[in-house]
Amino acid sequence: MSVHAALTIAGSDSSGGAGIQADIKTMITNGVYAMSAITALTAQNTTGVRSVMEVPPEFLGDQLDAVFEDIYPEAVKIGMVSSKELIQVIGEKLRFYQAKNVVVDPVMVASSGSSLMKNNGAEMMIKELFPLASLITPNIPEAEILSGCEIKNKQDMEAAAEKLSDLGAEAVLLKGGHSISDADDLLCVEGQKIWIRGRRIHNPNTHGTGCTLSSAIASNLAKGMEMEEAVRKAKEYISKALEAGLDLGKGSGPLDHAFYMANL
Ligand SMILES: Nc1ncnc2c1ncn2[C@@H]1O[C@H](COP(=O)(O)OP(=O)(O)O)[C@@H](O)[C@H]1O
Ligand SMILES: Cc1ncc(COP(=O)(O)O)c(N)n1
Repeated sequence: MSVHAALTIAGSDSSGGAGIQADIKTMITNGVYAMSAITALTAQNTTGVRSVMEVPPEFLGDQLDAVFEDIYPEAVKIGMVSSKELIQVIGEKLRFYQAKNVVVDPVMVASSGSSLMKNNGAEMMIKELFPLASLITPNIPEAEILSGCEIKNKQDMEAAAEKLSDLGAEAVLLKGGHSISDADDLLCVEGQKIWIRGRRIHNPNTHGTGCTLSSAIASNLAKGMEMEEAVRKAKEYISKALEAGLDLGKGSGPLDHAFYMANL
């Protein structure tokens, strides 16, 4: 039986809704073998982040060596990376191992409002990681910081995505979850702008939506899909996980990754 393997490089979320935990759940339910390199431990739940403990950069490097030397991942998802030093190690290792299908989710601030990236992290991410990326997946606030454009409507999303396309990644997915209308995402790939439509689902429990979407895309790339199909299938996955309506915790709760089992 052929098995496709994917790696997530991200932070741990003790409440299991975002970060490494969301990524592994998503990869398993999307049919790939999941591996992880942890950048930081966070003590967080659905109401917010209490504290963050970064791993030393050398230890992140060791985790990456251990994975790449043994089970070569067919796709890599990068999530929370809070410091310049950690970003630098990831850049070095991914270049050394010639990692492919790299999906960078430029996580900056948790949906609860806490910062997950230190000063100048964004600049370092652009310099070190975007040129290695097959896809970057900023949400609207992240796209505003990275492009310097204010985003108020779809036209602004198109203008910002164009600027982001010049930052070195092969493709850009500007996510529309933070827009006030529908939840349409904009994919820029091979010079084309493709709207990936999504009805807004009235579910306040959106903790980990970005982590889940980027991991589902990485899983689909690991299985050999082209970028547009990988993104469309991942969008279907996130929509179903939101529609399932799981309601856990006192704040913005996690998604249901077991929705598909309801019909077994
Ligand atoms: N209420 C919602 N209804 C439908 N889709 C949503 C909703 N909120 C987010 N999404 C989708 O979830 C994915 C993650 O988007 P977003 O919330 O913008 O990212 P992040 O979690 O990084 O802030 C996108 O595909 C977005 O369109
Ligand atoms: C460890 C970790 N990584 C990423 C996020 C962002 O997820 P969200 O934007 O849904 O809060 C998070 N809260 N925690």
